[in-house]
Amino acid sequence: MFSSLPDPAAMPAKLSVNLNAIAMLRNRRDLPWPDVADLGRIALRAGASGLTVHPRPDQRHIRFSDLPVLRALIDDEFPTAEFNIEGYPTEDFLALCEAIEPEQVTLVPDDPAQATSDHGWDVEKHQEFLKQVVGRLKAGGMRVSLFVDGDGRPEAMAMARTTGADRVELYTGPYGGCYDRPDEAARQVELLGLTADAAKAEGLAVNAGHDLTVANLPLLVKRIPHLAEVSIGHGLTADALEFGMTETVRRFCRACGQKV
Ligand SMILES: CC(=O)[C@@H](O)[C@H](O)COP(=O)(O)O
Ligand SMILES: NCC(=O)COP(=O)(O)O
Repeated sequence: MFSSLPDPAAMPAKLSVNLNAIAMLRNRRDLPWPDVADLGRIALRAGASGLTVHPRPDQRHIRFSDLPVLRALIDDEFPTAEFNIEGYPTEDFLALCEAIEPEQVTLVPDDPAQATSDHGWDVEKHQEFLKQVVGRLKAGGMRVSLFVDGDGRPEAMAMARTTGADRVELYTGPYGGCYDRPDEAARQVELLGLTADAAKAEGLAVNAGHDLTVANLPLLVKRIPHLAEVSIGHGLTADALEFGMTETVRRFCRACGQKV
C-alpha cells in the first residue's frame, strides 16, 4: 500500500512551528506571557526551520502587533529560517503580508467565524480570484501555497497549478482525527499520498498541516517522501507543556525524519 523504498533524492520535511496556540494562551489575560516571540526563539534554536502564524480578523490568537516582532526575530537571529503567514486573502490580509514580507503565504479559505480551518479551497470555483491573489503576492516576492483537501483527486491539483501557486498545503485534519482508528488512518494517508503525487506531477511542492503529531507524522512522511514542510501548532504546543519546547521540537523534527 505504501511505497516501500525511500526516495534517495528526498530531503526530510522541514518543521514550521505554528504559534497560534501559544498566542491564544497569552490572550487569556491582559499580560504579555507566555511570550510568543520567546517561544518562537526557543523553537528555532531547537531546530525548527520556520514559524507559522494564522492571524484572524478578530485577533483571537496571533495579534497583528506580533507580526513585526516575529519578522524581526527571524531577520535578526535566524536569517535562514522562514516566516509563513496563513489566512483568508482579504484586502487587509494581503496588505499585512505586503508589509511583513513573509517567505511564504498560505492561502486558506476560512470564514472569520470558523473555530479553525476545516477544508481546503474549491480551486475550480475560485480560480480567477486565486490567480489574481497569487499573482499579487508573488509580485511581492512571496512564495504562495494553497490549502487544499487531501482527497486524492488529481484534477484538483491540475487546477491548483493554473493559479500560479508554488505549493499546496494538504489539509491533514481528517488524518489527524483518526488517532484511535489505524485502519481509517491508513486510508486517509493513502488519499493524502495520492494528492501529493498528483501535486508533484503538476510541478507543485507539497506542504501539510493540521492536527499532526509525533505519533502520526512518521506514516505521513513515509508515504510522501517529497513532503517539503509541515506546520504544526496544536499538538506541538500540547507536547511542549509536557516535555518543554526544546525537547518537543526535537521530537517533531525526528518524526519528520530529520537527524537532530
Ligand atoms: C491552516 C490550518 O490548517 C490551520 O491549522 C491553522 O493555521 C491552525 O490555526 P489555529 O490553531 O488558529 O486553528
Ligand atoms: N497549517 C497548519 C498549521 O499551521 C497548524 O495546524 P495545527 O497543528 O494547529 O492543527
